[in-house]
Amino acid sequence: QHIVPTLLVHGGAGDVSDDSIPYKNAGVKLAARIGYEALKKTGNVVEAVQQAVQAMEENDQFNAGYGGVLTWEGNVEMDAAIMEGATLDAGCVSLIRDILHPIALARSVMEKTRHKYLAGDGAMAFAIEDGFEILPEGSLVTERAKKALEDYKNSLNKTNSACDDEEEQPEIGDKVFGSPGTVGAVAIDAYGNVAAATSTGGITGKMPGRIGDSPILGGGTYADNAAGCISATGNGETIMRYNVASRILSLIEHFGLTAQEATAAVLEQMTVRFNQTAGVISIDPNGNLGIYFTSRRMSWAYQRGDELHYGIDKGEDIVEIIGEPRVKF
Ligand SMILES: NC(=O)C[C@H](N)C(=O)O
Repeated sequence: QHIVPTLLVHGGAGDVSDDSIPYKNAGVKLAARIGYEALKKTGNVVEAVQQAVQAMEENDQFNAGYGGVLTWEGNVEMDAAIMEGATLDAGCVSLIRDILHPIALARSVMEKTRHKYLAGDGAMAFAIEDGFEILPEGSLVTERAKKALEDYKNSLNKTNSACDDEEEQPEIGDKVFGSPGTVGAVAIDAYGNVAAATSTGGITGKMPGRIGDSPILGGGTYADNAAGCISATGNGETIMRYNVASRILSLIEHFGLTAQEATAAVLEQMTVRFNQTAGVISIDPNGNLGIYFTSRRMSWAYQRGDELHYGIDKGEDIVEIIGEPRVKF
């Protein structure tokens, strides 16, 4: 089967407010275009997913890099992972502070260390050694993120409950958790090489030191040329325990499901089992795309040739033609 190179991104699953829809749509469309251009220019799926994610890390509309949500103490503490499907090579980072592009640091871990996962002080020391710019403390904190933390704390005071009972926790992205916006990208080239990348600030009001699913291989991120590539978003505590990425890829690899069928099946099962929603983007080895979410909304976009598709509500698929309009004879 002929595979058409594709770059697909998401900008977070959850209860995106109506007024932020235009900004989310603009952000994911730009990221898909930047990633696709990188794929065309370099032919490298890893570079493509990194570039796409970086475009969203520097956009304050998303919960990654600048604009990441805050810990209980008011800091941005980030996780990211990148994975290459041809070699199963990967780089993961956690507890990253004051760096605009944690996904670039994850790539450096993959390519420049003999390890696959660095966290905390050691990861920050490696970042400095590798020449990353360490921003002045608090540079990534936005007013919106501060307000989300304040709302979260107020809502806990009101209900006088720290929501220890998992069943009681509201869907991630509900008002108390701030705006959704973990970001991710997956890509495939004409030869079936795939890659995945995910970057996040986690969840509003998290304990310092908390790590979500995004940097967990087989949880929120995975890529294998034999099975496909995945980036997930939603409640990390749930996604990591359900091994969402590896379950989806095993349905594709061993049971012959398409990316969409496998993604939908696993997310529906997860949502029933845990009463928590999530969203996933995926590509199977034949180049079929999976875009599915059990949350109310998830912003996504992909470019394939000159077609740019995007959406945020269920069933939505808007298409724009990129570049010169095609002339019909
Ligand atoms: N909004 C998200 O997708 C959060 C992310 N999955 C985490 O739990 O860290």
